[in-house]
Order: sequence, then structure tokens, then C-alpha cells
Amino acid sequence: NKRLLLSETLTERFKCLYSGSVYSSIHGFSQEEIKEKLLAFPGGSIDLLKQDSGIAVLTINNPPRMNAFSGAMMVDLEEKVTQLENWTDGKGVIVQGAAQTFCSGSDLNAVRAMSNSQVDGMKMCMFMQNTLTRLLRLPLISVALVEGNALGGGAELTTACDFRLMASGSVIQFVHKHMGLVPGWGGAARLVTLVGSRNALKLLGGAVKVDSELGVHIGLADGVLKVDLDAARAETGLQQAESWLSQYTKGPAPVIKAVKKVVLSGRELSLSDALRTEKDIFGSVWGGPANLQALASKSKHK
Ligand SMILES: CCCC(=O)SCCNC(=O)CCNC(=O)[C@H](O)C(C)(C)COP(=O)(O)OP(=O)(O)OC[C@H]1O[C@@H](n2cnc3c(N)ncnc32)[C@H](O)[C@@H]1OP(=O)(O)O
Repeated sequence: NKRLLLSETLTERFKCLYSGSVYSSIHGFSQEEIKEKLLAFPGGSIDLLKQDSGIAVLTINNPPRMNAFSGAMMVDLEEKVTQLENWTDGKGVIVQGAAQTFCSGSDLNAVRAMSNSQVDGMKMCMFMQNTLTRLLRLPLISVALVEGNALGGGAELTTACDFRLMASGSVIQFVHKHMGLVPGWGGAARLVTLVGSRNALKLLGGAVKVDSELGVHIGLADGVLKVDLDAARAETGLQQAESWLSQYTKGPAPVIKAVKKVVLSGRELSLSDALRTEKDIFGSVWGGPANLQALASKSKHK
């Protein structure tokens, strides 16, 4: 019986990994149940624009609350991540906030209303961990475009992207300690991977305001957006982020997706599992149209 239980647990685990989620019914988690509770907190939206370039723009849109996440927006984000998972022609995604600021975390009105139920708080946290893990595991190269403030859950959201670009004057701040909390949307685990445990401890323990200079110095930010004082020539943050990302998304979608998948398996799996997965992904592009075309054109890599 124990053996049967173990094999059922393993099957569930593989299902979870395949679907990208962390929690499922074996953890006593019901996605539908928490969705219903979250929908009781309306306001704002998550907008998805899929472009012909293969780069999508995902916008956190709730300007009256500095793009804080209402419950309805958490549900909306999950739906938009599902759409991105199914986007065959997609290669990249930029996550931005509306109205030149990134995101001020959880909507404090929803947090206050849920604060007397530990169960609801934990379920919200599991829901957001699932969604943000799936965002990071998308077969697309993702960039957080940070303008203005990324606070609390907003700081956590930036870590669910492959890269972060910061506008000058922008701030990423894990303010959780000031709220008597720690990150719960997976932001601490991802931060340790990004900047190492010593820097992560400093950022969380000191609720440090990370500006673009510090962000680049500790490896949290991958670039700083230029501010051109000549308004006529100035590119918007989004245009700069799109041209930065397009360096890595040139080429056919199946190849770019394969690039992201081999890196993802290297990042998340044991070496043996990562090598086996890499072999399978290699098999998916070997002899494919892009490979055959490159072989036929006798290309030189000068
Ligand atoms: C596991 C998740 C953990 C979390 O995310 S907990 C939430 C962490 N985030 C926060 O504590 C952010 C608190 N907000 C702030 O510090 C400031 O509002 C902020 C973002 C620096 C902007 O400051 P200012 O530019 O001076 O603007 P302001 O304070 O007048 O804000 C404009 C309106 O936005 C509202 N707002 C900002 N952040 C919010 C939030 N997280 N939830 C709900 N409402 C929020 C703020 O109340 C104000 O509304 P109103 O105009 O007074 O009606």
C-alpha cells in the first residue's frame, strides 16, 4: 500500500512539474475554491497584448492603487499566463505596470480583509506561487520592465521573470518586514537564486530600497533604461525593453522556446534529469526547418 501511495505521489509530482504548478490537490489545494474567494476583491485588470514580433506585453493595470494586485487581478494573471503557455508563435514577454509605475504589491484592502483567516492567506499565497512559478517556467524569455516602484508582492513579481530592466529613479523593495511579513509569492526563494543568500538576507532583513545602480551591482537588474532629455528623440521604457529583448528573440519561435527550455531545465532539475531533458529538447529541433535551412545555407559564424 505504501508503494502504491508513493507511486501515486510521484505521478502527481510529475503532473505538477509538467503543468508548471507547485501545488495541486495532493497538497489540499483547490485552485477553483481560492479563485472564488479572490474574485470577492474586484478592481484593476491584467492586460495581455500579443504582438506579431513574438513579444507579448503583460500590463499590471490598477493605477488608482499604484498597480496593487486586487484578488480579481490575481485570477486574471493566472488566466493570462495560461494564454501565454498556449501561444505557439510566442518568443518573449515583457511584464510592465501601467502609468509608469510597476506594482505596489498586494492590495492592502484585500490583505486587511483576509488577515483574520490564516487559511485564506495561505491559499492566496499558494495560488500566487503557482501562477508566478508558471510565469517563470513559460517557454518564453521574460523581462520585468521596472519603472517607478516595485514593492512587496511587486518586487516578488520582478523575480518571476528571466530578466529585470530598471528605469533610472525606479526602486525594487521587499517591504515585507515593515508589514510584519516575509515574501510568500515565492520571491524569497527566487531572490536567493538571483543574488545569493547573503545579498537576499540583506535585502529582506533591511527592506533595502534597491535602485538601478545597486540592482545592477548585485545582479538583480540586467540593465538600466536610458533617459533622453530630448523628448522628441526619447524612446519609451517599453520601446527600450522591446529592443533589448529582441537581441535574444531573433529567430524562429521553436528554436527560441527550445533555448528557454534547456536553460530552465538546467536551472531547476538535477544534473542527470537536466541532461536527459536537454537531449529531448535537442531532439525537438534536430532536423527541424531552422536546422535544415541553416545547414543548406553553409552559414559562417563571423
Ligand atoms: C505577499 C504580498 C505582500 C505585499 O505585497 S503587502 C503590500 C506591500 N505594499 C505596500 O505596502 C505599498 C504601500 N504603498 C506605498 O508605500 C505608497 O502608496 C507608494 C506605492 C510608495 C506610492 O506613494 P505615493 O506616490 O505617495 O502615492 P499614495 O501613497 O498616495 O498612493 C496612491 C494611492 O494608491 C493606494 N495604494 C498604494 N499602494 C497600495 C496597495 N498596496 N494597496 C492598496 N492601495 C494602495 C494609496 O492608498 C493611494 O490611494 P488613495 O489615493 O489614498 O485612495
